Amino acid sequence: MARERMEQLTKPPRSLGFLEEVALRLAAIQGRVKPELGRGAVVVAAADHGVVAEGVSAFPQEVTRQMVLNFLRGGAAINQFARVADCEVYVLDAGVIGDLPDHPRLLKAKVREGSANLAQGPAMTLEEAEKALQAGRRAARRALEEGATLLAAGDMGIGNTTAAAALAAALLGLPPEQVVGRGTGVGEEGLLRKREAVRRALARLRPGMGPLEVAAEVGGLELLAIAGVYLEGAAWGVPLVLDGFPVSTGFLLASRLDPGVLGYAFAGHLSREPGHRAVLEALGLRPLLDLDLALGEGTGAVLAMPLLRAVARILHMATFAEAGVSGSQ
Ligand SMILES: Cc1cc2ncn([C@H]3O[C@H](COP(=O)(O)O)[C@@H](O)[C@H]3O)c2cc1C
Ligand SMILES: O=C(O)c1cccnc1
Repeated sequence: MARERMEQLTKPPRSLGFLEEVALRLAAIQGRVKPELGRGAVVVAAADHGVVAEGVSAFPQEVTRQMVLNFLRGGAAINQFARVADCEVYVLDAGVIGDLPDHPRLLKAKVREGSANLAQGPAMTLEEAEKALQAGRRAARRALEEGATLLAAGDMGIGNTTAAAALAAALLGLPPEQVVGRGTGVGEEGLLRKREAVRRALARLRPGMGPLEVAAEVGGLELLAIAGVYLEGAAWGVPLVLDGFPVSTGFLLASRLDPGVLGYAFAGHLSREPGHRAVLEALGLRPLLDLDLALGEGTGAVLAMPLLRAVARILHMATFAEAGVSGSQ
């Protein structure tokens, strides 16, 4: 019915391009011809990474915890964008090193103080991976119970573009060169160290390992939590908005655990991180925005929320008959 209405709206056929497809998907997800999107929520999942010992980030490890404090005070990019996007920011501690204060929007679910170094051995146990996944599910449930109608995940974890590269390479069967990028801005040598760390992690994988086992091996407590956020969001039937490379890789993991999540997903943007394109292509998702962002935190996803709200309004336009406008000859 939404498709039929789309053909009768007061505009030349297909003049809203890709947005028409997005509008129809929103209608399908909500099961109504005229979709409605209200408030959004972003769950910024944070954790530390033992792989920083390999010299894979341009920034020191303590920035993870410091940025979590910044999120709670409202000083980060995600806070500023969320304000204009009518989006609530929740922060999930899935494995940050160090103590964090109590805060109404901080969900404390520290599985362990950072993952182990994925270049040297398993990043975490299967049990820890399961716990991080469940922490993400709980965080999403909280956001949805509090009224979110659009759900995104964000990431914070110094070293996580290395973990995401390892996970994306493992799940997609790609070589490190195709998924490793500069992250926070490492130089040529840092890039080589990242590739080597990923190569060593991939060398430990064995045929027949399931997606959760692979994720435990190559790591990222917040990547597991992000997968959990999206699994829960899909179970609630809300549109899911993806962010950049780490977040989309977490979603890729979710899609391997339950392919049903794919029907709810929208790619908020295309990141500058090279592996992001490979992940979105594998997911069959076209990004809404392409702005050369390479930040994470959920910023690209939250920027796409107002656009998605506008897209939902397309099906509220008048038809030619309703408006008394002449159709094509
Ligand atoms: C101040 C600051 C704020 C950030 N917000 C997100 N990230 C992003 O950068 C990190 C990943 O890059 P890499 O793998 O190179 O460490 C993650 O924490 C990610 O969320 C940040 C990074 C920094 C430095
Ligand atoms: O693609 C992203 O979201 C990204 C890129 C660089 C660093 N952190 C995140």
